[in-house]
Amino acid sequence: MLIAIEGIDGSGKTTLAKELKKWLENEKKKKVLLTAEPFTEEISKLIQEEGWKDPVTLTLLFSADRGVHVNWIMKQNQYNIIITDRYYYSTIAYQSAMGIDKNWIVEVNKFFPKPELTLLLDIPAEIAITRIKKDDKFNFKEKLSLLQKVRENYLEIAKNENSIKIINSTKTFEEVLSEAKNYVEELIS
Ligand SMILES: Nc1ncnc2c1ncn2[C@@H]1O[C@H](COP(=O)(O)OP(=O)(O)O)[C@@H](O)[C@H]1O
Ligand SMILES: Cc1cn([C@H]2C[C@H](O)[C@@H](COP(=O)(O)OP(=O)(O)O)O2)c(=O)[nH]c1=O
Repeated sequence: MLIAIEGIDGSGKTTLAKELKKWLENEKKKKVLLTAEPFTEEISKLIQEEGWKDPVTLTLLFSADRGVHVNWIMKQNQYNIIITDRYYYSTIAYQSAMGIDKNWIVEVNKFFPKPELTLLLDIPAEIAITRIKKDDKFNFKEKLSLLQKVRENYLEIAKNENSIKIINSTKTFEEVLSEAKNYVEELIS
């Protein structure tokens, strides 16, 4: 079972993913694999070096990285649940905010398995930015207007996709976690 966590930078994805894993292992006795995108060191390096200057290359690099990631996930047979911190909705939301045609991004990513559940942490970019650490390794400089557009794109995608559940991430982390647990509980019970 594949669960994706999505949202703009600083929305709380990494924190939530870790806590969900702990809860699923300790309370629900599940074997959980926690993973994240971008996945491969080699492609992350290319993204840092040149991809971010060019949204077409960036789309292809993130999607190629996903191909490697999915092939790796397919071999991890010992787990009941796989939680990924970012998945193809990131490419759709971010790279279309950079001007790339959404349908083309969907087409490039259509071979990858669809998550049974996607938790979308929704938060205004102004608030998320105050939570982001300074060590941004991707040179995006956390541009406010870009993240605002990315947030809108995520909400637009969620409108047409029932498996994406929106969680208001301006709430306390306890509230966010509790809502997330409810959605996961529905899925596994
Ligand atoms: N609901 C919340 N309220 C306040 N701060 C939060 C909340 N969720 C996460 N944080 C904090 O915000 C920062 C960014 O969270 P992180 O999980 O790294 O986000 P992301 O992985 O989406 O970039 C961290 O310092 C984290 O402790
Ligand atoms: C996976 C993915 C990430 N990104 C961006 C989002 C982030 O700004 C950056 C790095 O992702 P990540 O390390 O997950 O950043 P954060 O933890 O701050 O959310 O790459 C894309 O633009 N497209 C994608 O397909």
